[in-house]
Amino acid sequence: MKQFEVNFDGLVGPTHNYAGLSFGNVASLNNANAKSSPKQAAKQGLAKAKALADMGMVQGVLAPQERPDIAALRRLGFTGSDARVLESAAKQSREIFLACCSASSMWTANAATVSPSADTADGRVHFTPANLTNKFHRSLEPQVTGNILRGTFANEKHFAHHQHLPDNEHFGDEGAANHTRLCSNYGQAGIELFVYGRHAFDTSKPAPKKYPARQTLEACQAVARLHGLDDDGVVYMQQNPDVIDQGVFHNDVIAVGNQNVLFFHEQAFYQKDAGFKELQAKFGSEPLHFIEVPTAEVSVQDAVKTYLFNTQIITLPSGDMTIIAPTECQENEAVKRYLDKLVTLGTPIKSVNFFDVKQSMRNGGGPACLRLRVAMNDQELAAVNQNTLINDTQFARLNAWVDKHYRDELGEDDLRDPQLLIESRTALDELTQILKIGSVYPFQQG
Ligand SMILES: NCCC[C@H](NC(=O)CCC(=O)O)C(=O)O
Repeated sequence: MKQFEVNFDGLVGPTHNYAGLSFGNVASLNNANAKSSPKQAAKQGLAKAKALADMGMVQGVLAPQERPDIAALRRLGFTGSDARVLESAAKQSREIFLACCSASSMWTANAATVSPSADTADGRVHFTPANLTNKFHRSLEPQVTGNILRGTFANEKHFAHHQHLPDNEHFGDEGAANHTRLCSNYGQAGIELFVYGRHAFDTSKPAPKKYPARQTLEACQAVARLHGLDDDGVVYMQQNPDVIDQGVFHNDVIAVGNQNVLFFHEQAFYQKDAGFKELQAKFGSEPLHFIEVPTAEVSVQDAVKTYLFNTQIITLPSGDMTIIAPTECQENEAVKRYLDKLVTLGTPIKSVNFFDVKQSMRNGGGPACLRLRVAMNDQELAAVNQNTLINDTQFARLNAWVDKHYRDELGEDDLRDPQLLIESRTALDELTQILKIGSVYPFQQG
């Protein structure tokens, strides 16, 4: 049986914008109110997905959410026609309005936690959408995310879909951004590393002081239970609270893994020695590559600024690993120096590829945020909705779809324009036909 790691990148939606919504996410706060370019953002995303497909990787896409979220605004008491809902929300409560316009579903690393069939008790691939409770704008995502995942992985024999965890800070769950799977081979049972920011029930345990810890240990444990993971295949580690306070709002801003490699910053984890010992013991006799980047070579600030660790490490068909990094890493002297050295260290990582994903970086998301990893065997891959996979035809269709529907530039005032809502819904309706994922959006459900 063949095995793959398939990366599902989030398509950027037609109302891509910067609202400065994520307290604790430095880039998001710094770029509030800047004008965005939905067309360029969507094309940057598609170009990255296509480049990975051209490297021989299996690459898919996940549909974006409908924004502005009229249904959420109605739930909050705004009434009348859609145009009236937009107008009164924008006028009466700018913050609520902007949150309901957020582009944040493009970061599919936060869409869900995924456990491949080799790790689960019933031999199916398990998905739990992240509840994203810590940020109001993100908490609007899980329901539609679940619909999109069901439309993309539409086969009960191979895929199990769970409801997101209870919407409460005790079970704050940010999905795959805090979850790393280590394995010798994608198709063999691996070790699932869950990283949390705080304990929900035991407040005597360390926690960040300035910025929020979005993920709890209790949420990680619930997901592991739902997915039927064996205790011998799971490790929980705490994120260093001090780096959360320096802007590391998800673990994937400071660590990334692939197969037998864990690449991380010296300050990433709390009590790392014990955690790594457990990882190695559960992994077995084959040694893991723990690639630690010292603070003396790359500061936490530089890591956050350049997203050195929000890179993708992928295994190419040749068996070598390469890093997919944002161009910001090339432009920072210390980070560039480190990457030049890294490929000579004799680890499985042999090369670095740089991509321009600035439209995502400005909201605090690098290449790794843009993708949800799903390890599958060939039978499972055949059961995936094939229209969601990128090949030359689908790439061309999606690019043409963006050209037809997306605006070149978007500012805050445009978001309340009822014409933009009509344009976006027309675009998304057409997208569900291109991807054949069914009626996933509230506006399609009448
Ligand atoms: N994995 C990357 C997630 C980035 C995301 N940014 C945002 O939601 C910012 C949106 C804005 O500011 O408009 C977040 O912080 O959860």
